[in-house]
Amino acid sequence: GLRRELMPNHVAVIMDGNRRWALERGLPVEQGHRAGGQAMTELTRLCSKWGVKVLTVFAFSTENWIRPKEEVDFLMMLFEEVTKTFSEEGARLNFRLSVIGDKSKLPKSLNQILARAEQALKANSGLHAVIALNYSGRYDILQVCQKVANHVKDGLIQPEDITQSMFEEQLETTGTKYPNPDLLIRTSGEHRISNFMLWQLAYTELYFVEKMFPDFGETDLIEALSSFQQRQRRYGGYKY
Ligand SMILES: CC(C)CCOP(=O)(O)OP(=O)(O)O
Ligand SMILES: [Mg+2]
Repeated sequence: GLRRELMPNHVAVIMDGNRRWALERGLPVEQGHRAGGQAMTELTRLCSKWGVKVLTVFAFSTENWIRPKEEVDFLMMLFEEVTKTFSEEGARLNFRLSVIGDKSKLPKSLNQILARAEQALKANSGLHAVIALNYSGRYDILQVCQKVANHVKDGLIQPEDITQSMFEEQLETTGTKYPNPDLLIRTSGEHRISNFMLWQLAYTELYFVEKMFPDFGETDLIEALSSFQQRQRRYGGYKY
């Protein structure tokens, strides 16, 4: 059984397979994304129940813009709907919310809803949900490089002041108490990182499942958590 003291503090999820889930059932793609949205809302409840502190979900990558316009527009509308539900749920279950990614390309209405939800939940101390929207690991690392280069140019710091911890503090995940995921789950049988949090995933345990994301439920989460608890993380060293 699961041991509370071995729970991962930070779980990251690449929620993949919504479209295939719909196609397998002869449903429109939008139904797959809607089912994925429901699975995500349920996943935040489950992570809170099992004592996970931070849950980061990859909801839209910089590469997803190449999809048909109607699918992208639907997803943007769905993100507004899911954020509103999450915000009500979060008020009840003491959740926090952070959004990471390049928000400048998101619709204004979505940004307003996201900012309102982040603000409403800011003081909460329960599960911290992080939604990655128009995010990519390379974008995150590059935006830190630009900030740091400007600080050097302005004479505020010297190159030797650029340390791992100083760099890490300027990544978009810095707002969370546990910026580096302990466990990454990817659904739908793909074994790729897909330009998710590249710096933060350096020592993360990777866990892949065949199931499409809409079907990922409590038993699947428990299996992922128990797999994590059976692994021995050596961080380059060894115990025996
Ligand atoms: C936007 C993202 C969360 C959607 C994940 O599912 P997907 O549309 O990539 O599904 P497929 O991998 O089956 O195409
Ligand atoms: Mg996919």
